[in-house]
Amino acid sequence: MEAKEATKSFGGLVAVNKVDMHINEGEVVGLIGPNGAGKTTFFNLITGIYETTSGEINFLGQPIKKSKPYEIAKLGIGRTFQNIRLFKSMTALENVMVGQYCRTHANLLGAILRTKAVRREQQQMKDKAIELLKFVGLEDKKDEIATSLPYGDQRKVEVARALATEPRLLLLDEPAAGMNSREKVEMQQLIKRIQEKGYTVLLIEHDMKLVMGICDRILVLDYGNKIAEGLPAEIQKSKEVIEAYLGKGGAA
Ligand SMILES: Nc1ncnc2c1ncn2[C@@H]1O[C@H](COP(=O)(O)OP(=O)(O)OP(=O)(O)O)[C@@H](O)[C@H]1O
Repeated sequence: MEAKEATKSFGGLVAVNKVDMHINEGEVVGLIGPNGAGKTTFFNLITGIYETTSGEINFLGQPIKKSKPYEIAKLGIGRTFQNIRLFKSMTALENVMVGQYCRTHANLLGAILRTKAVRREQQQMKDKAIELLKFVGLEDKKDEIATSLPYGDQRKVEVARALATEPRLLLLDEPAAGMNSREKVEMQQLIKRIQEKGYTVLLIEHDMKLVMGICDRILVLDYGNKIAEGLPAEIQKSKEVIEAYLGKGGAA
């Protein structure tokens, strides 16, 4: 993924201002910044919810245009949301299976007639969804209604559903928000295991311990501008970053 001077304005407000960035395959990159810095808007540009006002974002050599969520998933970008968006009244397993539909081959007629090929594919989907739930540590909760699970588990179901789209790039929007410290540690371990499986991750997260502990590289936005980029240790020491978080007086 590569952004070249990516810009998004809402009327007079420039939410993302000429941001350059790239993510290499296999990296975990953190996107941080104070509230309103433009992080979610940047995610929405990568996922085609918004179109850039100017500049461009390329993914696997193709420019990202305004697209429907399933088109972006098919392109190879999976995401989770700041506010959990699971399908109510569906089990954890069904929620994960929904993520796979952008990769299935069955056409409508085959699905209606429930042909042998369709049944075989559905069984494969189910097996794979169970495997993903096992990967996030929720195999024993597969038949529970997803939205009735504890908060931390719901976030894990969302991660499993995003993985089910077979993403080449996984975007995690505040995966540890609202979690207790035990759940945060589990989420950090899960992201580490996701990276070990070969996935590429871009992560928005306010929990500095988690960000610093897991990211290969960190990018900092403030008022839409990229104010710093570097290794976690470099970001922690950056005067610009400290000022952005604490205000100029706080950095003294
Ligand atoms: N749809 C929109 N219309 C108008 N302004 C918007 C819209 N979306 C975001 N903004 C504005 O753009 C700026 C960046 O917002 P954004 O949500 O991207 O920040 P953020 O870094 O994700 O913040 P947070 O950490 O609080 O989630 C803010 O000033 C916000 O009010």
